Amino acid sequence: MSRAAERLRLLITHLDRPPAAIVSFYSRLFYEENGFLLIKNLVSEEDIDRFRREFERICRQEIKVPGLVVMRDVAIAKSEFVPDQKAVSKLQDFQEDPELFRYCSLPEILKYVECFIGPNIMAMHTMLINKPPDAGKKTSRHPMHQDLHYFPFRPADRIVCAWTAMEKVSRQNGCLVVLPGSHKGTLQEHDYPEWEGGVNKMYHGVRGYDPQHPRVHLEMEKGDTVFFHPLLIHGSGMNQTQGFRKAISCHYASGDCYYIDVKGTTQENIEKEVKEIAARKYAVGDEITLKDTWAVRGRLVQGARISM
Ligand SMILES: CCCCCCCCCC(=O)SCCNC(=O)CCNC(=O)[C@H](O)C(C)(C)COP(=O)(O)OP(=O)(O)OC[C@H]1O[C@@H](n2cnc3c(N)ncnc32)[C@H](O)[C@@H]1OP(=O)(O)O
Ligand SMILES: Nc1ncnc2c1ncn2[C@@H]1O[C@H](COP(=O)(O)OP(=O)(O)OP(=O)(O)O)[C@@H](O)[C@H]1O
Ligand SMILES: O=C(O)CCC(=O)C(=O)O
Ligand SMILES: [Fe+2]
Ligand SMILES: [Mg+2]
Repeated sequence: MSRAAERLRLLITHLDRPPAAIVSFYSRLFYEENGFLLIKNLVSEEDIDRFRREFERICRQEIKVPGLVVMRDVAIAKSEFVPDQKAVSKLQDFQEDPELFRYCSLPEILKYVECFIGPNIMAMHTMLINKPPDAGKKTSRHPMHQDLHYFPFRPADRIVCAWTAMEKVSRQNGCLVVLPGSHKGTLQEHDYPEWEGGVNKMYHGVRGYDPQHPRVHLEMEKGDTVFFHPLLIHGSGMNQTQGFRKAISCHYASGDCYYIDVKGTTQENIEKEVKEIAARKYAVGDEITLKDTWAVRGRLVQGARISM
């Protein structure tokens, strides 16, 4: 941290009731310098319990949600499906589930999102992550990556992720791991890591990741929320417990972001995979673009949808 930020932090910790403006200024400065900001106890227990119940209903196949992707861990991908949360490692694209999508419109979340990306807010990508107990092959890990690798829109500074712990997350059950300040770099090349036990579909990692790089483990309590920049290098460790570690997240982009063509960039490899899956799933041909796959998923949650 810079000296200015460190002195502000000391000031705040020494004041009995620090002025809100100073706390806000410090928080924003912390985000600029580190690429993330952790806010404790932001989402209520009641809301999280509702998201959990809805997740369980989806796993039991009591409801069907249009567009929802239900992912299984690669370690059990080829075994028989049982309608239980034990078979689900992640839900993606729950924008058509009103109960889960409430998360993306929570005023306490949007208040922060607006500070980072402005008043026009699109929810672009939604996930509920149910990190399973590791089956012994370390496939529960998420390799170190930058989320921007998946996004064909810009500018990066007008994108932010909100990630809320749905229960206590610790080093034991595979909390987020971040490389502070890495968001100041550029988008790096991503590939599948060469992991012996296998790796989940589309879990690309930054190429040539140096395990010696200083990292921070974000241990969090239920309801704590971290906001992070799409260039921040982050991942999550192995789940060494018997529980399913749950988190809910949304990636937001400003309504006036613009799409880019990823042809000739490091993102070509992910575009190819997304197109292959889209083609299989929706029986569409090569005419579908990466941009289309995002434009149909994006939902306006505040302000105006200008160019997204
Ligand atoms: C668009 C990406 C958005 C990401 C944006 C934000 C940053 C987020 C960073 C990430 O989270 S990156 C990871 C994101 N992951 C994905 O988006 C993967 C989405 N998952 C899927 O689309 C499906 O789960 C998948 C296509 C992989 C499988 O779904 P299916 O309903 O087709 O499953 P099915 O059981 O029929 O299995 C089909 C094949 O996939 C295989 N499979 C299933 N789950 C797998 C898995 N987890 N890993 C690897 N392979 C898997 C399965 O073994 C089988 O192989 P075979 O064809 O050889 O028989
Ligand atoms: N070769 C690699 N490429 C990309 N990411 C990696 C690689 N090796 C490890 N990681 C990631 O680094 C992060 C830390 O995981 P790892 O399991 O090594 O340690 P940990 O569980 O955080 O630490 P510990 O086990 O010591 O408590 C995870 O996000 C993991 O997926
Ligand atoms: O393990 C997690 O919850 C984080 C996963 C992640 O970084 C992602 O899906 O982009
Ligand atoms: Fe990520
Ligand atoms: Mg570990």
